[in-house]
Amino acid sequence: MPELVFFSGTMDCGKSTLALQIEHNRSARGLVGMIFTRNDRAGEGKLSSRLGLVTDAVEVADDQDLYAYLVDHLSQGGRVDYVIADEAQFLAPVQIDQLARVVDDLGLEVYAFGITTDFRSKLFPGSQRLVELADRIEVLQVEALCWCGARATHNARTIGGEMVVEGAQVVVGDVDQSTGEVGYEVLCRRHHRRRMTAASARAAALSPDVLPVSSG
Ligand SMILES: Nc1ncnc2c1ncn2[C@@H]1O[C@H](COP(=O)(O)OP(=O)(O)O)[C@@H](O)[C@H]1O
Ligand SMILES: Cc1cn([C@H]2C[C@H](O)[C@@H](COP(=O)(O)O)O2)c(=O)[nH]c1=O
Repeated sequence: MPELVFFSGTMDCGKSTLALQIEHNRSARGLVGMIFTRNDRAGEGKLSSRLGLVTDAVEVADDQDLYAYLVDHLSQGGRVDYVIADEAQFLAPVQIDQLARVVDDLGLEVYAFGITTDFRSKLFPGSQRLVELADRIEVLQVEALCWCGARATHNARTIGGEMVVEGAQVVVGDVDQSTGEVGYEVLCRRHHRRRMTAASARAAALSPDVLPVSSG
């Protein structure tokens, strides 16, 4: 039975890499995938991994009907054996419903990849709908780590290394952004709650306030 599978995790945990591996393994056996994405860092119509691999994809528009798009494609003689949707957190809930319909009515396997929560640890609407509808939710096996060594479960937005909690839900960006620009850092829940990034932990460790008081 075809399934709607949601591969979820923090930023930088290997989701796009896995999407590209699934695509590679299936196309190596002659299967044809339809690859959707939205707002990939590499630019419009791209699905890219930090390991340097990239492939072309269909850039999903705000009000695009993904089910209708596939039906059109198939009725014009196109072939599709499976569907990949990367950056699925950016899809609208109705587009996730359309992907579920692709599974149920077209009999195609759909692999969706995305982060579950935003920088405030609130569900993205698209991810919420995936949690509600997916046949299976898979958490990626490669653990992204917080600076403290614990498993990273949350995404922090940073400016100059400092965590911020105000701003738009969607701001395309990357981890390891040490400049003043908006960047992201993955943290464990404890340090996300305390708003403690690697930079602020380093600064706190160097602060005279926390140095041991000399008795001499
Ligand atoms: N230089 C590197 N050497 C080995 N692995 C790397 C390197 N850079 C990134 N990675 C791996 O790639 C992962 C990020 O993959 P990517 O698919 O871009 O993540 P996601 O789509 O989840 O944001 C990292 O967690 C790490 O495992
Ligand atoms: C936490 C968070 C992230 N984003 C953006 C930043 C990146 O462009 C993508 C995630 O991509 P990845 O391949 O999983 O690293 O999402 C955002 O817009 N808002 C957020 O709160």
